[in-house]
Amino acid sequence: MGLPQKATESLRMHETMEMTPSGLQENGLSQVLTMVLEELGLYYHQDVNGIGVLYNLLQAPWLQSLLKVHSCLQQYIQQRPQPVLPKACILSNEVVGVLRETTSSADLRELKRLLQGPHFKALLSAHDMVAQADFEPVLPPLPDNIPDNEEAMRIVCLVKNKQPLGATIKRHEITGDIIVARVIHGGLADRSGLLYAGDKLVEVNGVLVDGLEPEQVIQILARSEGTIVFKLSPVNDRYISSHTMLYVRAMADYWPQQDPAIPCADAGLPFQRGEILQIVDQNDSLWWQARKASDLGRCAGLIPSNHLLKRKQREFWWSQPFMSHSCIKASQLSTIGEEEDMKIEEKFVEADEETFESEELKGGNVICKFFCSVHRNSNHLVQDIYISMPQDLATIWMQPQRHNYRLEYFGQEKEDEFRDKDGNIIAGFRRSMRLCRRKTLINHMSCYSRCPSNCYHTVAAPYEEVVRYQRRPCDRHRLIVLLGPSGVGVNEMRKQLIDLNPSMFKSPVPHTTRQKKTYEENGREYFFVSKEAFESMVYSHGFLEYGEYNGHMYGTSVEAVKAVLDAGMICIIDLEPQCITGVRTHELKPYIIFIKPPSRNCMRYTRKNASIFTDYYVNMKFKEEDFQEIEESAKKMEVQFGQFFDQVVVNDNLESATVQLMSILRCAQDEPQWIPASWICLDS
Ligand SMILES: Nc1ncnc2c1ncn2[C@@H]1O[C@H](COP(=O)(O)OP(=O)(O)OP(=O)(O)O)[C@@H](O)[C@H]1O
Repeated sequence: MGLPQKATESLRMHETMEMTPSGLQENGLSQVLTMVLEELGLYYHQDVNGIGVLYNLLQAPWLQSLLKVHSCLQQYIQQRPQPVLPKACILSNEVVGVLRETTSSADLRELKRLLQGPHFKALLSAHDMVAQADFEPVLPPLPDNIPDNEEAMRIVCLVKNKQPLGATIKRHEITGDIIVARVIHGGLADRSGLLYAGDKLVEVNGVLVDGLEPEQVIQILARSEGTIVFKLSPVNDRYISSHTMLYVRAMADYWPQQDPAIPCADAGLPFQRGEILQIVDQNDSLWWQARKASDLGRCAGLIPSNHLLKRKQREFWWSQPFMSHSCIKASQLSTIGEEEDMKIEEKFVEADEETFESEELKGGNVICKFFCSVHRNSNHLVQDIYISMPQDLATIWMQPQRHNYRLEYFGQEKEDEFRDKDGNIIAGFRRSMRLCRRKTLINHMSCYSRCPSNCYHTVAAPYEEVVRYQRRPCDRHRLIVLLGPSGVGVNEMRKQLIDLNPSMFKSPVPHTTRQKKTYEENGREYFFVSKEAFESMVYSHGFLEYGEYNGHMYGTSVEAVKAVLDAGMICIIDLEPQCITGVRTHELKPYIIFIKPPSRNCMRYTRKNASIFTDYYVNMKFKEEDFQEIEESAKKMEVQFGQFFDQVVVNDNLESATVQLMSILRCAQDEPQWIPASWICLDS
């Protein structure tokens, strides 16, 4: 006889049960089902007809249990818990009062403690709110004498918490009504969705505002505690903001508390140059609403619109004492006066005999001693001595100048060479090139002509639109630009990086018009080009930076930078800050790092054995004036160019600063960064 239909199904059921997670079998229902299956299993071996099986099945106590469980569950599902009392809190207080009077037993004491516990009280209070369906705030009753047009009124009740209301009011220029001037994005009023710019205030907390000054209304608001009730005449044409999110980099500082023109200083958002702002509202042509990208959780604040901030920049009124008109300066780089600020003083151009004798010269030692002895023996009668040495040594040329002596090195470069671990010469660290950068008044034509359409605007515009950019592995690396005041250690840090990983980091080979020396190779120390070829590169905007030193031209070409990038390496250059705008192009996508000096004490300590690189001396110890100059120069750079800095590294301890720089470089190349939106537009 074949297996009965039921038995087959029960077998199938059994398989299903076994495959259920063990956790299921722990609850009561699973146990009952297990019993069902066991029972059915008995019939499997019996020769019975279907009716017998069904009879036994329905009689079985386990099925009864199952049905009971089912009906209990059904009852539970239909039953919604109801509050037992409407006012449990009052009852609880009464019970506590009674308990106080009774002689206390341990049980009564415990009951009293439970009823007085804050959590229990909160639970009872929540219970009562549910019992009384007390979910809505109680609004004041509507006045009896409602005029005909009163349906246009809206009563708004806001619960005041520690946050500001997030709305400003003003007097309407024509009607004289007090109206909601603006609702701050993300603030309390905005989140309520009940107040709109343009709504006319009729009453605040029952006080008629007609005839009051806006300041008096503010005082009423400030005094009120708990809830604030506004009676408003709603604006007819409510402006629906599209809330287009726009991110910008602030190119200037802004301090609302110092701005007499801001409609509400407390609602202003202070920001500093370089900070990324999210513009959330541009409806007002003068005052936008923005948040800082670093703090998007906060409600927005007022900032001057692009147009207004430009006007303010022109007016200068809000500048900080130290930063006087710094923002305007940044936009007028081509004026000689501004360049004066950033020019490095040439303190040692002229020096007297004592100075020469006291300086310790390394590398040029022999030559200098020789020079000094000539100088002394000649008893100051020497008019003009020219000492020519073999080309790979040094040459000194001396000339009396107003009782002082001028010293120039022509052949010092060999000692300044920087070699990698394998002894290969690394370009970009040569003395002439560095002195040229320092001495030459940078020709800003190079900067502006490299990006004629947008450079000036980028500098002059108070906000620069930015987007998040993530470099793809197949893209070129971003150009790394280090800048800082002379002597802070820009070259030292650049060297450290290349030393750490010469196959990854490289500086471009500069161009020069000077004669190649016997030990030099074209394309290794420099690209040696004719004056005409150099000038032609200048006119075709081929240089990121160029200048003149000792009658020769030196420059860092765009092509040399691209050659490093095209080789898949990370190109590191150090640049005079005046040239930043020229380097900020979509093809180079530079990441700009400012190397900042540490505190004066830290500089004294860390630079104890270091030597400064000056125009006329090699290996000269840092003096107090040098530290002061580094500090002052750094401050000026931050003020004038801080908006372009992607990162700032304080060069205190060389090792830790280099490690920090390394990790910044990794982030710059591999993690999303804010870059000018125009760089992406041009890419696509
Ligand atoms: N963190 C540091 N601790 C100690 N010495 C340092 C540190 N950073 C730099 N130096 C030393 O300070 C001196 C000046 O550094 P460096 O030549 O790199 O200056 P720079 O910023 O490139 O300026 P310049 O281009 O005018 O030479 C060097 O002798 C360098 O070794």
